[in-house]
Amino acid sequence: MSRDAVLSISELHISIGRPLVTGISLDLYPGRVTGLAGESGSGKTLTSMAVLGLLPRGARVTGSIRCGDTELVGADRRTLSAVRGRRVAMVFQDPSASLHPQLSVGVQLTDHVRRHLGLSRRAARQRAVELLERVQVPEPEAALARYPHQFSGGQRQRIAIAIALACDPEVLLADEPTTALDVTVQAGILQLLHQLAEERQLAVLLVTHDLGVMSAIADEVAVMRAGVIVERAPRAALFSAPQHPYTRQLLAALPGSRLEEEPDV
Ligand SMILES: Nc1ncnc2c1ncn2[C@@H]1O[C@H](COP(=O)(O)OP(=O)(O)OP(=O)(O)O)[C@@H](O)[C@H]1O
Repeated sequence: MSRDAVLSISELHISIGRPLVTGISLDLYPGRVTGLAGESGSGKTLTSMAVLGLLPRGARVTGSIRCGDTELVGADRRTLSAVRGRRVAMVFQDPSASLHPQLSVGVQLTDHVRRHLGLSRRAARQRAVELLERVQVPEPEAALARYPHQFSGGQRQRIAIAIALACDPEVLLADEPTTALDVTVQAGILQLLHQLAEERQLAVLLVTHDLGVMSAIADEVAVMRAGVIVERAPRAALFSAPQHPYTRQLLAALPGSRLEEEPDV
């Protein structure tokens, strides 16, 4: 495990009938956003699901995923559930997937905190208000009594982020966190993730097919294709001097890209 990495993926192989992820290594660091980019089907989601031990039945996994001293590949259910939600949290593309439609926001936020941290009802409620304030949900006290459908998509994603942060995780896996949102609200959510990484020294893995999203906040970007990481570089280097033809192709597909005109990408 590299020094200072809070989560270290090493030589990860995943197969479900056939090899789907082949030999991925990736380290996540406190306070940094690491991007995992690549087109649909390249294995990004399987990689993040492997971290949480949430791969489909029948998946074969080898290699190592270490969170501190804890090995997650092959870990038993008890070990995984102690890590999941507590040390490693996740936000998904569709916030509705992480929010229960029939429970108030307050119940969802306080349940989580009470279960994992053993806080009293009152302390949990106080923490829930602070979290909603931090993710900039307006009128947090009143928001606790409301239900997910009473919020806009962007606000729902903010609430899902608040729930993810409730137990002060070390790692946040964000899988296409803005893909389902209007362009106008995407930037605000990305900005929030970036600020949270910095101020909480959170290690963020940002999974997205959209290099435009990546360019907004990732400190380092790994580009994945057909189960393999083909290139990794600090954000500025990747965007200004992409080395791999596939990275150049992805960049060329961005709207307004100067690479669009280049003939051989
Ligand atoms: N349960 C499964 N059984 C068999 N193959 C699967 C399963 N889940 C995913 N795959 C395959 O694994 C490959 C990688 O999928 P994955 O979801 O990780 O890609 P991705 O890069 O995250 O793409 P997307 O952005 O579309 O989710 C794809 O070829 C997909 O068809």
